[in-house]
Amino acid sequence: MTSLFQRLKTDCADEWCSYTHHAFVRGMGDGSLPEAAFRDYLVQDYLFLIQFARAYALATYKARSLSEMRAGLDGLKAILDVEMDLHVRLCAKWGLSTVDLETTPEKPQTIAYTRFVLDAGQAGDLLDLYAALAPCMIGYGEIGKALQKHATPDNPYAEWIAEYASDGYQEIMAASIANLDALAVDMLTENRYPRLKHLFSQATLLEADFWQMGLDAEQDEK
Ligand SMILES: Cc1ncc(C[n+]2csc(CCO)c2C)c(N)n1
Repeated sequence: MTSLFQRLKTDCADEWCSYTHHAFVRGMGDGSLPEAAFRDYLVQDYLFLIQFARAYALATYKARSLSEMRAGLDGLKAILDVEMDLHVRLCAKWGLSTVDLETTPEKPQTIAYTRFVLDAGQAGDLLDLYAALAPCMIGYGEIGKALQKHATPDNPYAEWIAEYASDGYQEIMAASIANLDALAVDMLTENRYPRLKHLFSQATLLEADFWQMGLDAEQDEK
């Protein structure tokens, strides 16, 4: 059986490309991304991660078995216990304090993306939720790996790139693909596919909008 993830990615190839090859991503790769754009992205990503933790709490709630509950809980703990600390430390290196992070409001693109994913899970079941979460978990691994091939050590975004290209994150990415594909074996019927494709495509476009938000913020500062 073909992988559900591969099928979604193939069927949403244009959207996937607009996300993984966005100008923001290319700018990180060659180091030309304006620092103000990256700072704006970092703050919004902190707010994004809080909502993504809620999405994994929802996956735990929507689980049908203890093993599915544990998978949801692992995602929640990965964000709360690991990802958040890493993120706050990276923000500090870029001059962003916890006060900055906690007092900045969510931008419309952050709200649009995170609430879309939460609604996909609330209105649907576990497969709907993981289809909406897949672009986020898998796309960053692909982007990290692709950028690392050409990044030089003096690239200002080297730490971000190294994080997502790391063996640790590549394992999380592989586990996300395996989790989605395993759920599909159990839950996917052909009549469900159009809805899953819609969720995946929409989440992918909202990722591209999230990058664009960073670029636009830099323009607004001028
Ligand atoms: C806009 C945006 N999309 C995807 C990720 C990647 N990501 C989302 S949740 C998570 C934690 C996994 O343990 C990671 C790495 C991000 N940070 N920001």
